[in-house]
Amino acid sequence: MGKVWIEEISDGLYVLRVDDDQTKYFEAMWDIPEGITYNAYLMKTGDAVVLFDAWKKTYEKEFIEALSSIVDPKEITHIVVHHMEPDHSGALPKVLELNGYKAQILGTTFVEKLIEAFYGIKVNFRPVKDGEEIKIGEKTFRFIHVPWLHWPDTMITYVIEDGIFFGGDVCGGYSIPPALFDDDEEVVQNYLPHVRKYIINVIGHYKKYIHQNIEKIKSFNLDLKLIAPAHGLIWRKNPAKIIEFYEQVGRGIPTKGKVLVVYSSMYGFVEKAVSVAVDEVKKLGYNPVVYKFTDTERANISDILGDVPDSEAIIIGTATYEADIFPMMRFTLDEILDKANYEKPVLVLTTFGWGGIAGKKIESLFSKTKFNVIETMEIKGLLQKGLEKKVREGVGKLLGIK
Ligand SMILES: Cc1cc2nc3c(=O)[nH]c(=O)nc-3n(C[C@H](O)[C@H](O)[C@H](O)COP(=O)(O)O)c2cc1C
Repeated sequence: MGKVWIEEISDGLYVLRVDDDQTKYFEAMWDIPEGITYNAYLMKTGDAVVLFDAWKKTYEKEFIEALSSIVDPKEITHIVVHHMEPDHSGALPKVLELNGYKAQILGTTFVEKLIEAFYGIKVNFRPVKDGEEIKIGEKTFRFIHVPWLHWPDTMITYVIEDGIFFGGDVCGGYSIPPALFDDDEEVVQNYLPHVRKYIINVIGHYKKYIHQNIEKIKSFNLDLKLIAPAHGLIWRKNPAKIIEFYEQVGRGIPTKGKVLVVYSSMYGFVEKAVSVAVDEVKKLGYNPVVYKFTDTERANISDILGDVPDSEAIIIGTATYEADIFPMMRFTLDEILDKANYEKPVLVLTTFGWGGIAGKKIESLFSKTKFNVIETMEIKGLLQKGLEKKVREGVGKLLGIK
């Protein structure tokens, strides 16, 4: 089991973080060899003891131990539930049992229904309105609803006196950072790609709400001193950075020169065409990031999705397979188009044996999205020498170079 962190991060405010290095597929879907953390927080203020979220049920025992090292669960007066996904709420029923169900639960109206649906318990529930301010202990808590970041239930909490922003999933990311805070620039730089991957994997389907909700949060002109999300790093050195990063990913701001290349190749025919394209990408001074599905390698689709938002352009390569797109690529494209749908140029290279279908199918899929297919090539079998020039020209067009 991964490490448990318990630390008083400011007067009366504690973080309880567990490093989950056991989950292989987050939400039973996303490959996360980098792991993930679950962060809960506890605040003692005046007569109140406020718990913000919990951990996944897998770590229920460890959560109760960590919590009990700071406070007797009976003494918890309030529990703020930002989001009911079980990676944060799984340990809540046990906390409530030990608490005697006395604590007041604060959340959006969805939360009460979801607690009953998921855990079969009735709680002392206090719904909070969007923008509502409630005095608890010596602090004023403002609750801001941010629906679809990541579920309809989702909200954040802002502590007015301290400038603390408890984000739940908002401002979170995958991986197990070697520190609690964003103090070290190297730690931050290593962490941010995992945030991008997390955003697209987990909330990409609701991408339009990222911009909408960030604008909403900004409209409150919050004086942010600390951003405390439910996954990953806590931001105290530069809290604005993670908000800005979320915005950039939502808008698909490119990293200069990055070209994403994703292809499948059963016997090397697609690979031949793609290798010419990659060579041209390099010649033109761009940096290809290549993922492949072959008989010796299977790309991690979760990683591919994470590399879409900041790519300048995308090259897709695949064969026609049983009158369709090669299955692994079909699934990958479905996920890209659903979760990482951006205005980006695309070059499609397909090969076939007796009747090219994949190219037309890909064009039809992309036609319903924001992506802009610059050119589709259907190549019969192996790319012949004479066609190399056409592939190179296609790359030139893709990158806007004549
Ligand atoms: C299992 C399988 C199914 C195929 N289905 C089709 C097909 O429906 N239509 C077609 O024109 N070619 C089909 N082909 C031929 C491939 O599309 C063609 O050989 C292509 O160049 C393979 O590229 P790759 O080896 O790089 O994946 C199929 C090949 C395989 C192995």
